[in-house]
Amino acid sequence: MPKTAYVRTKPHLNIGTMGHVDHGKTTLTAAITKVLAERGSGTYVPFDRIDRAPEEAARGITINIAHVEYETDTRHYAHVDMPGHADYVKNMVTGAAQLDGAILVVSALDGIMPQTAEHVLLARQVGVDHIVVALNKADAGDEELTDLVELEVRELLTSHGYGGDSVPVVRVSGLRALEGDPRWTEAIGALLDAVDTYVPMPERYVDAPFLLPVENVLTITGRGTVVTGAVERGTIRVGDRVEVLGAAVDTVVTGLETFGKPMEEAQAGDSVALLLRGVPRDAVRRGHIVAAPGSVVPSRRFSAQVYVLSAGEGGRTTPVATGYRPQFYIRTADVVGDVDLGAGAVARPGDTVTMTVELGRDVPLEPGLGFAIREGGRTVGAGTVTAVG
Ligand SMILES: Nc1nc2c(ncn2[C@@H]2O[C@H](COP(=O)(O)OP(=O)(O)OP(=O)(O)O)[C@@H](O)[C@H]2O)c(=O)[nH]1
Ligand SMILES: [Mg+2]
Repeated sequence: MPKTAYVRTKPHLNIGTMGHVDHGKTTLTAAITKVLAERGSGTYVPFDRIDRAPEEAARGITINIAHVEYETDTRHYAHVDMPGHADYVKNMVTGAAQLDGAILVVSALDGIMPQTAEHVLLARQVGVDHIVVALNKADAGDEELTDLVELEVRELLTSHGYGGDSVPVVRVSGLRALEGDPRWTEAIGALLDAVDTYVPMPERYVDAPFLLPVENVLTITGRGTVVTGAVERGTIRVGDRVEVLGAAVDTVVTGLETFGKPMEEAQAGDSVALLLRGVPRDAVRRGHIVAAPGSVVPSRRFSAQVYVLSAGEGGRTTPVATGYRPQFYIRTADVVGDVDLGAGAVARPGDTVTMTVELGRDVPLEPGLGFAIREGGRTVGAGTVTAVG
């Protein structure tokens, strides 16, 4: 049966749920799709279809990022549901790198927890400029305690430059909305209105050369290798030539889809799957970049301004010096790098410093690009590229 083509009728934005483990991100995501499906603008995606890897179902937590799509009256959204568990923060960084805005989910019962704060910091670093807060589990929370949690969240956002006083904070219950309780389905509507009005339509660089950071690679039997991700800039059509940086592959795009619907042209901001001609499955992986041929020259060396997280933020307890070799999370890539702070210089937890970095492999870099630094499974720094080479 031929699939219905994607028709671009509304502006498209990428949003997502982030926050501490078990605060209700996946439940809220399911509830949003259910409320909108009842309004006739989307398909209900139940909880167990969002948390769908067997390991995720068994553990009841989100490991990978999951994508769903829906529409409000004014916009089309791709929504990534990100994992909250500390072990999967690297997957959260990948998801956040493509967001135009985020829904920070905070349980009204628990308040700010370690990954609430870590996700806010990472979101800031990877360039998410707008956050809307969902104070979830408001069905079970005491009103006065919830007021305190709200104050605490606004302060956290302010401390990371989000203007916590003006950020919309909406009290919701994903669980009760899923059950169809009218009070809480209305609250989901209020949350979506807040997202529609508070997260502005970002500028899309559709005229720039095409670039897509690879988020996932899959094989479609009989058709070939497919890469997925959000288009960072430019446009792409079926038949266009591309190169895969990291894999040193030149190829042609033979198919283009968004959420299972074929499209003729994808543009900056779209969440897409590209079918690549004659590319073996294991030649491409997350972190590679699909780009217009010759449009980017990857490099290894860059200078950056870096904030070293304090111990209280989950960072290191001891300073770092030249020779330090952590992992750098840049777009969807995860690359080791050697840090040079200059002779004798050290960076203490809580310091902002300039450094040069020599990565273990070439990556497309440009001034202004944000990244996270991690070591032994925790985030220890966050920075911005200031110069390349
Ligand atoms: N009372 C109440 N419980 C909720 C609500 N939302 C979620 N829960 C419960 O909280 C637990 C965690 O919900 P999830 O949606 O899996 O949380 P999550 O944030 O996606 O978790 P990770 O993806 O693993 O980080 C489940 O037992 C839910 O039923 C709510 O609004 N009210
Ligand atoms: Mg989840």
